[in-house]
Amino acid sequence: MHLDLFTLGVIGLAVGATISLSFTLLGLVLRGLPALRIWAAAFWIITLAGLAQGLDERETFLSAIVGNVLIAIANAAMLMGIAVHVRYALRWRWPLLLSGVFLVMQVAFLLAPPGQRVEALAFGGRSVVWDAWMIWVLLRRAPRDLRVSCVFTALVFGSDAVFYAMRSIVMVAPATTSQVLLATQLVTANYLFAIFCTFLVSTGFTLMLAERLTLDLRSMARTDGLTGLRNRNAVIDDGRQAVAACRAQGRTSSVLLLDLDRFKAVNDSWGHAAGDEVLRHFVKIVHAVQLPDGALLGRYGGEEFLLVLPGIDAAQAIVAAEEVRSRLAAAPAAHGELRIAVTTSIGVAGGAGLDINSLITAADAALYRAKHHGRNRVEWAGFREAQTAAV
Ligand SMILES: Nc1nc2c(ncn2[C@@H]2O[C@H](COP(=O)(O)OP(=O)(O)OP(=O)(O)O)[C@@H](O)[C@H]2O)c(=O)[nH]1
Repeated sequence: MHLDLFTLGVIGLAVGATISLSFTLLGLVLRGLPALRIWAAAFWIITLAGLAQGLDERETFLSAIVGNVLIAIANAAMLMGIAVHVRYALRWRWPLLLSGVFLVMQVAFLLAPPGQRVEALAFGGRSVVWDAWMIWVLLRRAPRDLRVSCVFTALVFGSDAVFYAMRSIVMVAPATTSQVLLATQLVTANYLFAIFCTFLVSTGFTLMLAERLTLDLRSMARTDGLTGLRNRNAVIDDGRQAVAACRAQGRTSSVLLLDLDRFKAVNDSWGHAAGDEVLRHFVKIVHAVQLPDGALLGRYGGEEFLLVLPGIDAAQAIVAAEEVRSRLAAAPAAHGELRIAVTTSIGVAGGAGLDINSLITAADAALYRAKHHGRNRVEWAGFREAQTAAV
């Protein structure tokens, strides 16, 4: 099949419209992903740009100005979509400023054509600048957890930059300017590469969305919605690993089970919203205490919290527990005008050679004693108690 420019233009238009439509439909299904909407808009704009340039092969106003302005806006939108996606605070004004610079250059070229070489260099340089900016955001500003998809997308923009840099070099070479056939082949290669690259960019963006969704879902599955702490499974899982690592080095670890006292009465007297506020207040109090490095706090149950202190012995853990207890007793929770006094009972267990389950069981027994002995107090599991829990 002979690939004339008209055929290539139609294929490019079909591919662009299909990708734009699929991103738009994806945006209708996957709500809450602003980058997806921005990318969908970018693909529509770039498809329109291809149409404008395809309709105007003689490079007059429609192709030179409208087409190039649309390409610049699409590049700016892709860049902003990437920044939004990786949560890098980039302001619209910078990409739009760069688009404005390219527009001025394009108008100048239309009014006073600078010759094929300068135009080729400017065209290639423009693509390389956008690509470099996107690669920088993808590789330097993306969180580690999004690395796979961001590296893939950066590689796609990297190949785009290499293609346009090489295209510019070939275009300015004296051999090219004198050979009509080679120049035509370059235009064909440009079309094919642009189609291929648009497809790969859309694949990269799709991977980025999939990686972001997976990451968010994983994080939600591990997080307690009310307090933002690790939930029960997450704190036990992370605690298990941290305690096992200390155990392997023969180091001791401790856990604290902290339970708010007479919390049901708070709900009954002031309502559930006040109870929620008290729970958040309690978390703030624990965070205000200078906890040892590696401390892991999680919500163990309704008004019960688990604090794992890897590498920390029982004596140090009791000091931390006492500080939490006394700070909370001295600082009532605020709920509107209300000041709600609240206390906590804490069970502490520590020891080398114990796994997380044994430590929690021993701390639970100590917590039971703290409740039984009047609440608002710290009790610890003796060595024998902790050893018994381990059996
Ligand atoms: N507001 C609010 N209340 C909760 C939440 N989760 C559990 N609760 C409440 O916490 C209360 C726990 O009550 P109990 O188990 O009787 O314990 P308590 O009243 O603190 O008594 P002691 O532990 O014996 O001092 C129940 O009323 C639960 O409804 C929550 O997320 N928000």
